[in-house]
Amino acid sequence: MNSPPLYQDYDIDGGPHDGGFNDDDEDDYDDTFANDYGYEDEDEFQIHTSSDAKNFERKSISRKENSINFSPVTNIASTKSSVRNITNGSGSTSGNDKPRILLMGLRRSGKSSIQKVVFQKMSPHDTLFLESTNKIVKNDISNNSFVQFQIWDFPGQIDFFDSTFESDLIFGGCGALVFVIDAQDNCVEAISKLHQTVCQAYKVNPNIIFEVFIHKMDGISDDLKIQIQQDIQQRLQEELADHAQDNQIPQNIPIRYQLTSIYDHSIFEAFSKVIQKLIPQLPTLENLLDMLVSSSRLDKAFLFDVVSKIYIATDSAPVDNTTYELCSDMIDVVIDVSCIYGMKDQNDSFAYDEDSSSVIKLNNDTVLYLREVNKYLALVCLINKSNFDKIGLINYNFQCFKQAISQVFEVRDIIQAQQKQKKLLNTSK
Ligand SMILES: Nc1nc2c(ncn2[C@@H]2O[C@H](COP(=O)(O)OP(=O)(O)OP(=O)(O)O)[C@@H](O)[C@H]2O)c(=O)[nH]1
Repeated sequence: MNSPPLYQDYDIDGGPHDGGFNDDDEDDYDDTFANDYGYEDEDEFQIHTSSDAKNFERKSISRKENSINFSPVTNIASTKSSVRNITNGSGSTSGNDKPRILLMGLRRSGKSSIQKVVFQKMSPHDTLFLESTNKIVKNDISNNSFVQFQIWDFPGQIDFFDSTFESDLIFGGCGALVFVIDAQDNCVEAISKLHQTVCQAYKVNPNIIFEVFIHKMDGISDDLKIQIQQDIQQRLQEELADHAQDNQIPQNIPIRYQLTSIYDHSIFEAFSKVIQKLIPQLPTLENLLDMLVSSSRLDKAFLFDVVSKIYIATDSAPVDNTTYELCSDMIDVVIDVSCIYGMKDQNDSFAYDEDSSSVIKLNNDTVLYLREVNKYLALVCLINKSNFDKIGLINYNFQCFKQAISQVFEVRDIIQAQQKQKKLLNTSK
């Protein structure tokens, strides 16, 4: 396998850096590097398929043989130990117990549509024909090693006081509860149900992450959107405050509100934020992205799950919707073009592989750059055109980043295997 060079092996020319190459250090080699990779003459839009990437890797290895001295982007040993700490401390989210996300809300609020559009790639328009859900529908989402969870889609009308409703079982092992409110409908009933749901769930499991999707926001003006959100937020806070003592729950349960619609990117962004809270390795991933961004002079970097287009981590700079949409759309473009031109043979089921990469130059001096991280994940970055000239630097740092991500996976696999063994031992006793 043509793996990137292990960066611990390299000495640092001229003393240690704070992670990866910095601009000042790489002037000399940069031009050579860029020439080597043949990037300086790229067209406005490039999709690199198998042969291009093979060239890239071959050259990368030959650079190693020429013993160029690189600085490490990150310290693998510290990554490993921090992941171990995080994973050990994460309770139910590690091991084989997949975190559970509950989708609740009134009838026709849009729960099944959200689930089908985000995770089953249903076209938003086809949701018009969805039938009402009349029992709990459980879906296993196993897109990649980080994003593994279950979604339970509940029927609209649940009666918490029904003897068949097993609160302990349902809320007990739940990671996040997403309550969907139809913003185009009268929200009073929905708020009352939300209040009831929060109280019931909190009593069973105070660790649940509560998320409210104020949904069907398409076609609503920006001013009205803010007004609707404030209204819902205020009413729920009032209800919680009024009944906190009776229900024996705190008034200030943290609840996040997100405005969503299946007709734009908002639903993917909202779900990304829910999933991120359930990924124990998130701080490590964010650190790695921060290091990559600062050492390669990127404007923004997202680590996307390619299948769902959920971003599982991003660097610490704030996310703005346009950037997220651009990066998310780029995945579609790459997959679509790869499906047409990038399949190695007819038996290939998925056009995305280790050779997938793409450069799209926009007319505002910004470059979108996509690289495959592993078979499920893609790094999509936004870079100023002037900094993209240093493509050699970016590519080298990317290889280090990729290596670090695979180390994170390794640690997780080891821990999972250990937990499995422990469970087996316990059951055989
Ligand atoms: N305008 C708009 N309509 C939506 C959106 N999301 C869902 N819908 C529509 O809302 C209707 C109800 O959607 P469902 O997903 O079946 O709702 P549900 O909450 O699962 O309904 P139950 O199964 O009865 O609980 C469908 O006609 C969808 O097309 C949205 O973001 N905007």
